Amino acid sequence: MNILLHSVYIITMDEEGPTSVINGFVIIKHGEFDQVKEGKPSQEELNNASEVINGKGKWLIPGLINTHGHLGSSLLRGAGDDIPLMKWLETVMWPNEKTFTEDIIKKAVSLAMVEMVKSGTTTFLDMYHLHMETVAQLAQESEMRAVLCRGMIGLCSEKEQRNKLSEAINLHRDVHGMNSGKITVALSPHAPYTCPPSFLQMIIEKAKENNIWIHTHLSETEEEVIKHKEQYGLRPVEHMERIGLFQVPCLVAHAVHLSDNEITILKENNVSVSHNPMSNLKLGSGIAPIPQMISKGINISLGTDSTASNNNLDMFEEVRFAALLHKGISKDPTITKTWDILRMAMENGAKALQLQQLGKIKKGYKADFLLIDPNSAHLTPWDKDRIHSHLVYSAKGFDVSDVFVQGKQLMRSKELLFLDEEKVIYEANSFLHS
Ligand SMILES: CSC[C@H]1O[C@@H](n2cnc3c(O)ncnc32)[C@H](O)[C@@H]1O
Ligand SMILES: [Zn+2]
Repeated sequence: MNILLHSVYIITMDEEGPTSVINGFVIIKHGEFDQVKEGKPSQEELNNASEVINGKGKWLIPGLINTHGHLGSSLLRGAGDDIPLMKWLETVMWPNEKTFTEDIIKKAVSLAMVEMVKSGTTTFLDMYHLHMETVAQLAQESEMRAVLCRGMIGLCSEKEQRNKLSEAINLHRDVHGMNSGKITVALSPHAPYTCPPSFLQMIIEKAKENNIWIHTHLSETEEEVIKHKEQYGLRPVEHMERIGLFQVPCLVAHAVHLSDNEITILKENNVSVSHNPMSNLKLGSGIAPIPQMISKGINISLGTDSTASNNNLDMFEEVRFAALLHKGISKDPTITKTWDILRMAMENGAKALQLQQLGKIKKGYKADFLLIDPNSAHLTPWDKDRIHSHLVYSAKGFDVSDVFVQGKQLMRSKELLFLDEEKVIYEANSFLHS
């Protein structure tokens, strides 16, 4: 397949400023951008294409990358508001999750996928502990790019810990690289407060042995930090460094409560952070020191967390919250930059998920991209100078009209091509009404 998509404004995200917006066309070969060109295609280029698409003046942007979520709990949207993290986990999430069957997971994951594709997410990370092989199957059918992690809670016997770790390694053995490399697998200890050091060390050893990277929740609440210091005499990030977690490539979710020394540790160990501003606000967990981490050069990506703590998976909202939040609490509108925030949902997300050649519109990069229809009052007026601003401060998931992953079209004019939106929504609703 050799796709030519013309008459678009291409927001390449290759370098800062309006010069990286091109009024032109792209040619996609073997799931990658082969040409990103200004102007109109030649007759020869048109003749060589197996499919020609008219972009009708829309914006072509890199697909959004959601670096932290729990798809399996999507049906718990709205199940428990106004509760802090630990109480929420202990009284809402864990009791409900104990009752989840494979059928419920399928409905939840399909619902999340519909919501994500419709709002422009092309890549997601899923940390969950139930039926991850089934999730891999659904990810393959959806044609989305996915990083799957069998989440591990170690508050159990050593035998059970070993079983969970075996399941996680088997998931890697069975599905890593599936669907032309669109599905990859990482290891996920849930958090330091649910995984004792001996279990974490087991996981780290396996990660090294099998060359797998690690994703975990870390330093999400003040309570977590206080209790961790009481129990181990060290703050969580300091302790994780001591036990060797950062000796393997690592992405940590939240990183809200950090000392200066811990920020330095994250930087020195090349750890990426998944910033989840909406979940952190809803659970009252606090506000991550993102400007301080950016100034140290830490790679910051964005995540939604689950619909049970967000309560939606629209990455445009996450982008806007990330852009506004730090200006507000610092009383300094210069503290974060439009460009840096937008890149968090694109190139930085790819880096956080250890995915190469992803997050820009550029020759040799994977053809994961969206078309945005700018013909809405809230995106008007626009020109090349204002597109990045509109994408951060004004755009919504609803503005996405077309979605492509690795050159394959997943949504055309708002119609999903690999997911049955109506059926998925009907079945997800039956969870409450049957
Ligand atoms: C065993 S992996 C999945 C596990 O994590 C729970 N979870 C969802 N959101 C959060 C969060 O923000 N912090 C900690 N744990 C979270 C989810 O409900 C599953 O039990
Ligand atoms: Zn989470």
